[in-house]
Amino acid sequence: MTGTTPTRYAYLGPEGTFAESALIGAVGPDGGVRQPMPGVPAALAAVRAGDADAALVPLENSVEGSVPATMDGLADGAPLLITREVFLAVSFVLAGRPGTAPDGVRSVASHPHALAQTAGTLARLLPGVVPLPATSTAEAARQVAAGEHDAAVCAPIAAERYGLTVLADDVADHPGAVTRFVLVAPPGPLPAPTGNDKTSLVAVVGDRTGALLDVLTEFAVRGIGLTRIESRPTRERLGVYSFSLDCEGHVADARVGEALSALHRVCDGLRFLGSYPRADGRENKPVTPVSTDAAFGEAAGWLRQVRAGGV
Ligand SMILES: O=C(O)C(=O)C[C@]1(C(=O)O)C=C[C@@H](O)C=C1
Repeated sequence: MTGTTPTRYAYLGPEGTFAESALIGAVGPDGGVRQPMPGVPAALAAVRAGDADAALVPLENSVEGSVPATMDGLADGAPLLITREVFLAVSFVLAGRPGTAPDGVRSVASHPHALAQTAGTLARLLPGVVPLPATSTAEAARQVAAGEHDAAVCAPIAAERYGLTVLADDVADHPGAVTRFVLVAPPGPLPAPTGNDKTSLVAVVGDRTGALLDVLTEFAVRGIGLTRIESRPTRERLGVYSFSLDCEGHVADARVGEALSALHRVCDGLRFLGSYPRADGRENKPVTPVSTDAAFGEAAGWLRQVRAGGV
């Protein structure tokens, strides 16, 4: 965007979601215009339609795993690029309208991911309570404030934002959970390599023996580590899967570029989802001497020479 036009960021709303906290953490409280959306598909659609410049969406959680709406939303439809990853520690409170007695809580609403991360604690604190899915933790808090449910599992900031009282703090079954969000934008210039980057892909493998091994081999032989791999149904028919994966390195790195072009040959489909700085506080594994850009460059020079009749 140009100097005077603020960047429009779509995110999973309403105000008070973890997605909003992650966005504020990433771009600052005054970093552009925040556009709350009713769901991940709507946030991605806003970017595809040009109604937002970027969207911040949850991709995976350290306890509950991947967020299918984001995985599938990036794998299908017009291509989008991940330009950044953002990590946020998530902790949940149980919140109700002022005056609610904890033993009077019969229904608890939240985002399915949040309900899953607190299921054990809720069963212990509120035996027999009915968990109800909401489009986000903050939407659940808003619904409780509106009298639709008795309590919500949400961020402390959402309880405050919707005038709720905290009935129980830290209701997560596994303390220390972290959610990984990604900032996605329309196709355009890639973030410059930093030396500590990740690349995300979706690979559709054929229905043949060893197809996944072929994919993994292209990374292994070039000394590229994977940081995540999981399968999703392609939704064509039972038995056809795509693999969503993140690897170490930037597509501008010779070893990653070569691996991707090899995957383009061996996979039935390959979608590049972006190369962006690694932000989980960890360093990529050192590149082995035979997989550096210099080693690939030297080998390409040698091949040119051989093809020209040299030895
Ligand atoms: O509902 C929210 O507040 C969100 O930002 C979504 C979301 C998720 O999709 O996992 C993000 C973090 C928590 O793990 C729970 C919910």
